[in-house]
Amino acid sequence: MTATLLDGKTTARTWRAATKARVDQLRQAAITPGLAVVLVGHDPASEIYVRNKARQAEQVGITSIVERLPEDTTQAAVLALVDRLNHDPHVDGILVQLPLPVQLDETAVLLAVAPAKDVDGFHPFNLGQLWSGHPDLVPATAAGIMALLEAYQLPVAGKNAVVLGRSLIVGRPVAALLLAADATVTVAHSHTQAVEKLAQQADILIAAVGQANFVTPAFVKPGAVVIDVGTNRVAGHLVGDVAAEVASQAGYLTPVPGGVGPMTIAALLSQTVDLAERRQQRG
Ligand SMILES: NC(=O)C1=CN([C@@H]2O[C@H](COP(=O)(O)OP(=O)(O)OC[C@H]3O[C@@H](n4cnc5c(N)ncnc54)[C@H](OP(=O)(O)O)[C@@H]3O)[C@@H](O)[C@H]2O)C=CC1
Ligand SMILES: Nc1nc(=O)c2c([nH]1)NC[C@@H]1CN(c3ccc(C(=O)N[C@@H](CCC(=O)O)C(=O)O)cc3)C=[N+]21
Repeated sequence: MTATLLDGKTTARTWRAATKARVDQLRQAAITPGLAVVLVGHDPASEIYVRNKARQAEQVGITSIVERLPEDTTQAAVLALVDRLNHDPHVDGILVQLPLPVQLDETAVLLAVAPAKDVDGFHPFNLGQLWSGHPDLVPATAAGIMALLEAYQLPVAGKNAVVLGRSLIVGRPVAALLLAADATVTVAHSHTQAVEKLAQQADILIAAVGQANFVTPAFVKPGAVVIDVGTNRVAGHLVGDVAAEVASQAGYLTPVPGGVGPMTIAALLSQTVDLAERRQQRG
């Protein structure tokens, strides 16, 4: 048996087409959705993301601006930029690429983004909404994963979900959305004991650790849904966190590339348009 691949590339393309139709509607009302991306320094995963995002935003008709700041930027300079974007009427969504360089206070920067423009859902207000069971603006990777499960009509309610990783970007928000969808959720991290045995309980296993080949067949219950979020560069190639041999054991598996990555971008673009539609409704 070999796993059915969950084709994020094709699913994201369909989603982007729906988003483009909404943008076309907005443009008839003279509104162009605007996305501002703040990139400080040169994190390689962020570079891939920013490049793909800018191209795809353009394809659906969203104006995207990338604000690049040097690695040694001060906290005050980042806050000044965020403040300007908060007040720019053409900017619907603001996304600060993570991780930020060490001299910057990530929590303070994310707190400075206006909650109503927080398209990546990292402001404590939006995180509170998410964890209280009322998700509104949610981190794009988590939203993309849920949309992929839905596109393949994979049931979540009542399933055991194990999330490997507890970062703000992936692990925590995907755990919250799975919980909101009535899965029984366990979150593992670097202090977790016997992580293999825990992962074997999963009907849905989310790998967001950031280590190539972390998930071996010993982690996977036969037939499980395995979502590989990892984006690791190994000898110039992009690989996930899931070892190739898992394909013969899982029921469903996301490829890397072509799985979660494109869905993340499609989710971000869709949420940007959500915000532009709110701008239209405010008049
Ligand atoms: N495709 C996409 O759209 C996206 C892909 N990514 C990729 O996903 C991966 C994860 O990203 P991100 O969440 O930002 O990474 P982080 O490095 O922020 O988080 C990694 C998490 O893995 C946990 N971890 C480390 N070792 C173990 C272990 N032995 N068992 C269980 N958990 C462990 C860490 O635990 P602890 O908290 O204790 O340190 C941490 O919570 C990266 O490869 C990244 O590039 C990220 C965002 C989007
Ligand atoms: N505030 C913030 N939000 C994020 O969501 C965020 C971030 N910071 N920092 C960096 C990580 C990384 N990330 C990726 C998104 C898409 C691809 C992606 O498009 N991947 C393609 C790769 C295609 C190629 O090879 O170029 C794929 O998997 O098919 C990759 C990585 C989002 N992140």
